[in-house]
Amino acid sequence: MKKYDLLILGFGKGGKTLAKTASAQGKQIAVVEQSQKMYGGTCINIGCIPSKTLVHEGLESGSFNQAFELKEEVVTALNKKNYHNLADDENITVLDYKASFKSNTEVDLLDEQGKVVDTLTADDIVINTGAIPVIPDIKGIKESKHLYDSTGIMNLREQPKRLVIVGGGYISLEFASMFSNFGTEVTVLEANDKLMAREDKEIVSHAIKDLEDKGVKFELGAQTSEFEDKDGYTIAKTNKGDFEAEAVLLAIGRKPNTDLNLENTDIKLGERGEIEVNNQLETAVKHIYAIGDVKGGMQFTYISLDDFRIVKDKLFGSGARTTENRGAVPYTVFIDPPLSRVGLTAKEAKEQGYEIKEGKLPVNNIPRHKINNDPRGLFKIVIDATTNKILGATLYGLQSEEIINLLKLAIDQNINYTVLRDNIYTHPTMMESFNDLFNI
Ligand SMILES: Cc1cc2nc3c(=O)[nH]c(=O)nc-3n(C[C@H](O)[C@H](O)[C@H](O)COP(=O)(O)OP(=O)(O)OC[C@H]3O[C@@H](n4cnc5c(N)ncnc54)[C@H](O)[C@@H]3O)c2cc1C
Ligand SMILES: NC(=O)c1ccc[n+]([C@@H]2O[C@H](COP(=O)([O-])OP(=O)(O)OC[C@H]3O[C@@H](n4cnc5c(N)ncnc54)[C@H](O)[C@@H]3O)[C@@H](O)[C@H]2O)c1
Repeated sequence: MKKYDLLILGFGKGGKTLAKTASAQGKQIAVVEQSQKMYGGTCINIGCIPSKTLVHEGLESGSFNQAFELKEEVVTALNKKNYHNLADDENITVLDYKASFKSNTEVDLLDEQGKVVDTLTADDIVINTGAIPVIPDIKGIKESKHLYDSTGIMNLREQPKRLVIVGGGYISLEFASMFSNFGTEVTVLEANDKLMAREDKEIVSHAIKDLEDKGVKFELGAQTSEFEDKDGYTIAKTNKGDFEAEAVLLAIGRKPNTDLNLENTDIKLGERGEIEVNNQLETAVKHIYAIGDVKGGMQFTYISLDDFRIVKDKLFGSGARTTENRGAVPYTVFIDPPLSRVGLTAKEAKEQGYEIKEGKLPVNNIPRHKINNDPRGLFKIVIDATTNKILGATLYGLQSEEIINLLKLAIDQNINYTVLRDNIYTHPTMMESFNDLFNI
C-alpha cells in the first residue's frame, strides 16, 4: 500500500493551498479529485468565478452569448492552471479517482465504475470534498427536462425567455439579478415569508426594489408542489399559482458532501450532515481533518482558505491558530449593485444588549455615484455607543464588495469609529463616504 505524508481528498481551495505548503516543507502529498472538470474545486469551476464572470458580463455587455462564451474561457484557463500548479510539483501527485474510506487509516481509490483500483494511507488525511446542491423532493422533479442546479444553469446553450428560481438565497438572488440583466424574465419562488431575513431590513427593501425595477418578480411563502413539462417549457405549480418557464433553477441550499463511506471510520457527523470538527478542524479521528464546506458552517471560499491556515499551523507551525481567530467574517451578495455585510446589524446589536449609534448614508450623497452613473444604494454602520468601537456594517452599493474588507479590519483591530471618520481617502471614491458615514 502506497503511503504519503499527507493525503488530501478533494481539490478545493483549502486543500490545494495546503498541498503546495506541505510540498514546500518537502512532504509527499497525494490529492485525490474525482472529476477532471473540478481541478481547482467548486469556486474555480462551478461557483464564484464562473458566476461572477457572468454577473460582470451581464452588466458590461448584457449579452448572454458573449457572457457564457467568456465564462467558458475563464473556467478552462483556471482549471488548467490549477491542475498544473499541483501536478507539475514533484512532491504532489494528483489522482483522478473518487476517494472512499476503508478504515481510519486507509483510503480506497474508486474508478468510474466504483471499482477499487488502489488503497492509500498517510500520516495525515484532509477531507476537502465541499458541498452539493440540496434537491427537494417535488413531484415531477426527476422527469422534467427544464430543471437545473447552479452548475447546469451555467452550461445552458440558449438563453431562456423565462427563468423560475426555487429558493431565494445567495445563488438565487445573484442569478436573478444576472439573468434579468441578460433580458430573461425572472420569477423567484421563496418558501420563507422574507428575503435575506438576517440582513438589515431597510437595506433589503432597497435591494428588492432595485431587483423589481429590473423586472425580477418575487413570490414569498411559495411552496412548489409539482413540475409539469409542456413542449419547450415547464410549469412550476405552487400555492401561489402556476409559473411557466423555459428553465428552472433549483437553489435551496448546498449540503456537505460526505459520500466517503465514513461509516468505515470513527468520524462523526453533526445534525446537518456536516463532518464534526474541533476548533483546529480535527475530526473525531485525530489525524483526519475536515476543511471547507464539508465541515458545515459558512460556505465561502475564503473560509476554506482560512481553514487551510488552521491546519497548516497545526501541522507545520505552533498549533495556536483556531477557528476562533477568524475575526468578523465579511460577505457579499453579488447582486446589482452588490450588498456587503460584516459584523452585526442594528437589530442584532440591540438583541445582544449593546447601546448603539447608527450611521447611514444614501449612495446618491456620495460624489462618486455621478461618475459611476449609479445612485442606487445605502450604506449603514453600527457603533457601540459606550466604547465607540464598530460593531457592524451593511453596505449596499457599487464597490461595496471591496470596501467591506476594510471594515472587517477595523472591527478586528478594535479601531474607534472616529479614526475612519477622520481618515484621508482618495477622491472621488466610494470609500471617501466614510468621512460622512461615520460622522455621527
Ligand atoms: C454558484 C456558486 C457561487 C458561489 N459564489 C461564491 C462567491 O462569490 N464567493 C465565495 O466566497 N463563495 C462562493 N460560493 C461558495 C464557494 O464556492 C464554496 O464555499 C467553496 O468553493 C468551497 O470550497 P471547498 O474547499 O470546501 O471545496 P470545493 O471547492 O467544493 O472542492 C471539493 C472538491 O472535492 C471533490 N470531491 C468530492 N467528493 C470527492 C471524493 N469522494 N473523492 C475525490 N474528490 C471528491 C469535488 O469534485 C470538488 O472538486 C459559491 C458557490 C456556488 C455553488
Ligand atoms: N456571494 C457569495 O459568497 C455566494 C454566492 C453564491 C453561493 N454562495 C454560497 O452557497 C451557499 C448555497 O447557496 P443557496 O442560495 O443555494 O442557499 P441559501 O441557503 O443561501 O438559500 C436557500 C434559500 O432557499 C429557501 N428554500 C429552502 N427550501 C425551499 C423550498 N423548498 N422552496 C423554496 N425556497 C426554499 C431558503 O429559505 C433560503 O432562502 C450559500 O449558503 C453561500 O454560502 C455564496
